[in-house]
Amino acid sequence: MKKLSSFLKPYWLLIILALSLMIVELGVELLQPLFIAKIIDDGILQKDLSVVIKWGSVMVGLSVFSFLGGIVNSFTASHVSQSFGHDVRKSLFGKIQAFSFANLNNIPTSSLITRMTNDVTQLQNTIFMGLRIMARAPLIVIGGAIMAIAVDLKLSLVLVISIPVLVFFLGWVMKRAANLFKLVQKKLDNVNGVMRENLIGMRLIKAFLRKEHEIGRFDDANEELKRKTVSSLRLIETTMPVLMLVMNVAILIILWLGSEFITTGDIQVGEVVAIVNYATRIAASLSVFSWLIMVISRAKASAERVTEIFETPIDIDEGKAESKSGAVNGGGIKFLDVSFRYPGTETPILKNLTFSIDPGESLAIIGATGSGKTSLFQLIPRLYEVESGSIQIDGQDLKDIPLNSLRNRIGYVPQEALLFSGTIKNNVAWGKEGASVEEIMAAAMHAQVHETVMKLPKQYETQLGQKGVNLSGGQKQRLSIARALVRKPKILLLDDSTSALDLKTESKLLAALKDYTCTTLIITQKISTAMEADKILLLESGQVLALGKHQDLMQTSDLYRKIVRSQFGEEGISLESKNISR
Ligand SMILES: Nc1ncnc2c1ncn2[C@@H]1O[C@H](COP(=O)(O)OP(=O)(O)OP(=O)(O)O)[C@@H](O)[C@H]1O
Repeated sequence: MKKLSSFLKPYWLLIILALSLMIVELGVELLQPLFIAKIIDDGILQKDLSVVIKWGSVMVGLSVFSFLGGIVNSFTASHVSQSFGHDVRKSLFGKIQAFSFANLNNIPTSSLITRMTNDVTQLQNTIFMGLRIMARAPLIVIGGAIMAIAVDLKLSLVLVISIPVLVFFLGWVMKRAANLFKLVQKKLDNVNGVMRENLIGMRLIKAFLRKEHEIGRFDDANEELKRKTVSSLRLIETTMPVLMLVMNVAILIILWLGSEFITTGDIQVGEVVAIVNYATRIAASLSVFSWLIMVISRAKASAERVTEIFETPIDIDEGKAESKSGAVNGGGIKFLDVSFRYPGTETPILKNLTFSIDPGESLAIIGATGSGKTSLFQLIPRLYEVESGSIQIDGQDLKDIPLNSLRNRIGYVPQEALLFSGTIKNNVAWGKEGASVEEIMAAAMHAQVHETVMKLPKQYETQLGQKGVNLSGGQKQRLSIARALVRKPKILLLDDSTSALDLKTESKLLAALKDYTCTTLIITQKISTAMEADKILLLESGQVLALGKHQDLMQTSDLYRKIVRSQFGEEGISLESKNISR
């Protein structure tokens, strides 16, 4: 919460201005009953028109002043609340960008979206209301009670007793409602989650005719949201009748006691009218409380959810920024007894991996699905931390290299070719800040996508839809490779990134990669691709089963031979054997 309030600091002068203007409005409102009492007691009852005109004019003058103050207050409140929302969203976005995958695993994407949008909007609206009208209700209650006491203490005792009872009751309701609204926001996360999955998987849903099923899933989430919201609102709606009942009884008692005191001459008619007037204003303000409780409880729940993001510790430290030697030069990689498991899980994914790749060398990684190939890749740019052992690049432990300089030298092409909406040019240039047109084209040529792009009507200026929806799988893969190559990486990680390419294009691409003086790690299922690499690593259940050149593995590894046989058949094996014996 402290972090959230710090977002208001830059606007403290405007906040003071808005609150002062609100107090002016309030002061005018609280003075009105006194003027009315004066007009009744000294003007109407004494038949003195000049008193009526005098206090009437004062009332009108102050009302105009208060009206102008209200307008300026409104402008200021909008500016402060909108700026607050803007700053919080910006800061949240920055924090989420810094999240590690372990952090992201803990808070679902849909919840992050709800927190950045709906939760921040709730806070923004609460601040606007707070500066514009929210504080009015409690201040009218307190101010009204003080003014009533100033008019007559005996008659105001009714208010002095009933108000604290109601405040206690409201506090209890607010606490309960905040917890309920936290659940409501969670249900909203679920609705957003189903919605998001549906929009992403629309093609699949249509192809599998799962529309009805998905509508049902959405209905369930939507129904849950409605149910939780209604039960939260019900609690709040019960407050209004309780408040009104207590206050109306209080007003009746004031009227009854007031008439008694007038007959005994203890109080004047105007004073009773003033106290009743204050009591009615207090009752009206208390009725606003049920609405206020809803706004504040929701804001409290939202504030907790937003604060949770700000307070989430980033579990990958940014590396030793001061380390002078912390740069990637050659790109040689050493895995030394590396073990790894995903945070919060029991099963070890990688077990005691030890191998090395010299600068500029290429290593193909093959292995069954789920054997840990992608997990191994993710350790190199430190998307996850090793559990034990260490990874060295150019002889330095990864943790001694500042994260930025490490990632700057890595070109990572993930399994799923993810592109962004925008032009092809921008998508390739995304890999390197300020890449020139020549650099973009060179990268595209090496990635074997230049010719395809040149055939498009707008060539590099062609707009891609969301996630590159208007491209084929192979085109997307090659553009993602171009995006990695434009960085001129020292380490290139290709995670099954050539799976959608035909053999001819793939072999041209692999040949073109030789122009880049970088260490290349390539995950592949194809032996033909693996054979192009300097070394092949066969991974099995997170362990190195075999490592060496194709010919070595053909001799030493049964599993490797089996894979080759499954892809090339017996003929392929015998051809290989002849090649080796020659
Ligand atoms: N974020 C995650 N949290 C927990 N476990 C995970 C996570 N990602 C992957 N795993 C598990 O780690 C294991 C290895 O997954 P990984 O993606 O590294 O395999 P892979 O060899 O690349 O498989 P494939 O060839 O199918 O891509 C799998 O058993 C998988 O269930």
